[in-house]
Amino acid sequence: MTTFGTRLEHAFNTFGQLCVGIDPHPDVLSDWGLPDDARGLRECGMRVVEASAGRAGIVKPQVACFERHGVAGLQVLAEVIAAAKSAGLLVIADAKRGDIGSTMEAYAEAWLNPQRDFGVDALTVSPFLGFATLQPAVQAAAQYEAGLFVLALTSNAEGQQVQLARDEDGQTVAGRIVRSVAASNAAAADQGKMGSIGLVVGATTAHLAEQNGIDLVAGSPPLLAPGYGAQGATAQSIRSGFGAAWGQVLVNSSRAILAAGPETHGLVSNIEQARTDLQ
Ligand SMILES: O=c1ccn([C@@H]2O[C@H](COP(=O)(O)O)[C@@H](O)[C@H]2O)c(=O)[nH]1
Repeated sequence: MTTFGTRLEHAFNTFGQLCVGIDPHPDVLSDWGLPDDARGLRECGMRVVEASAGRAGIVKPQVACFERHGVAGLQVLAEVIAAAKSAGLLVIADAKRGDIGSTMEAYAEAWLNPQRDFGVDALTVSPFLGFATLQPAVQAAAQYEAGLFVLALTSNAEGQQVQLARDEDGQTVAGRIVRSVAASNAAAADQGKMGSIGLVVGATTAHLAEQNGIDLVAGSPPLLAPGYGAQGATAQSIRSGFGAAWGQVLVNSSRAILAAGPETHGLVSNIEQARTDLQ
């Protein structure tokens, strides 16, 4: 095994900077002619995995879409994660977990230990209970050679009220999170490698980083950027929004790819188009 940062760099070099979102919303299932139940979830998830394998390096299941179906949905999530891993895809679970340290330890074990049902390559986490509460997850990421993506500057406009709030020193909340992540990646950055502790920075909001004096390059964190396609960001706006940090960016697209419908050729065509646009 190698660190998550190294595996991600390899995926970038092989397949480019696209992450295919697996978001089986009720509308998607209905458009695909599938039932809004565990069978529909499985069919949708497996088709996205099949279309992504060998064409994209990374997939991101949205955990909420599976959780919505209770135990049966979570069973399907475990199956989709296993299928994606077997197909050679890196899997990022978008669960946005965050809690006090002792509970965070349990979340980290559930999502980052590869022996567990939901063991994935990386997990999205929330630092809004204090960055230090994520320490057990940072430790688990090192132990299991997994990664984290820490919410910093999310793609939704409402996030800015919290994330761009300034403290008495004039520092933004997002800026403090970004600096804490850079410090967590110091060892990898010293070796010129991509870190395993990343950030979530919206494709729609990336331009706000530079405007607010937030340095996304320091520490070489991978930057998970949702917001491409369905939320309005374009390949051009993302490149210009991230500027010098573009090489670290993993662009997620969920609904825009799934809009192809259930046929493999349509999904493949949308994945390849997104890859080309992002080159
Ligand atoms: O800031 C964030 C963090 C996570 N997301 C998630 O990404 C996908 C986006 O889906 P699209 O259909 O491509 O808009 C979805 O799972 C969100 O929960 C985000 O959008 N913004």
